[in-house]
Amino acid sequence: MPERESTTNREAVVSLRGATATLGARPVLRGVDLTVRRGEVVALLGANGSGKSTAVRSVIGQVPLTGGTVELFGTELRRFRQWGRVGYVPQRTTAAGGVPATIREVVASGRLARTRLRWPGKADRRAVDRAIELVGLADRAKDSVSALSGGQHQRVLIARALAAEPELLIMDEPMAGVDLASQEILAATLREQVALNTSVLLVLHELGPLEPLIDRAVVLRDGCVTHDGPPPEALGQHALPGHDHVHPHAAVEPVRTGLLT
Ligand SMILES: Nc1ncnc2c1ncn2[C@@H]1O[C@H](COP(=O)(O)OP(=O)(O)OP(=O)(O)O)[C@@H](O)[C@H]1O
Repeated sequence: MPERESTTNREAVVSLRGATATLGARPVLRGVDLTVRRGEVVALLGANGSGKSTAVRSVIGQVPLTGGTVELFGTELRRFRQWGRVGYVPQRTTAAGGVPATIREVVASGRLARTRLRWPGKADRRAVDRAIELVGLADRAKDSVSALSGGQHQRVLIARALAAEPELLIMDEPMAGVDLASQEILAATLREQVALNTSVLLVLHELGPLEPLIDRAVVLRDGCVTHDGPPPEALGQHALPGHDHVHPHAAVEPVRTGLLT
């Protein structure tokens, strides 16, 4: 794969600075800096409870910060209104939600941030069709979402986020509980978005099949950033808390990456 142009000089689409947040009585973010630049794919890694979901939820305003700042596309979060530029796929939800709806209806709801109060036009319908096609559900568009597997649900939620043709895609554990076939489709979908220069922030437990797409990894531990840089190769399939990495060429002691422990 040809190397993509360096993103280091591009403008930040997500900028979290010195973010602190408390859930209940517990400090969950303790001074987090997190930047995603235009066209960059950033993986947010870390053990269970390290604050990954809280960090991305604070980026979209679902968790209020007690300190620090968030900017989206260079605009302070509380002044930011252009939500059509942001696609968000939350962690472990279903697309059904007890409401009888077809795949197309759920995906089309993701377009609303773009259409606002006007009647959807041709371009809107095309964007919805394309999103459904991208996740491999074109032949099932009229099926009810209640009949789908976990992996298919996840694909619908991703299509819903893509229907707005977002410039920034934020996904919280997109591969969790997803069957292998759906994982491959999701990886291909993401590859396509990356080729379109979409910026991506992914919460991941392990890099897995998405590893080749990732430009940078930010690792959280107890609400603090312990690593911000290239995803070390060793983390590939093994980005699990407490994993000891033995470098294949190291003759002596196993190398403890210390990134996730
Ligand atoms: N609503 C809440 N009230 C109180 N504590 C919470 C709440 N939501 C999360 N927490 C706690 O905040 C900490 C960070 O949670 P968060 O979901 O951000 O971590 P995470 O790194 O995404 O973990 P996981 O990989 O398990 O999803 C955890 O200890 C969690 O138990």
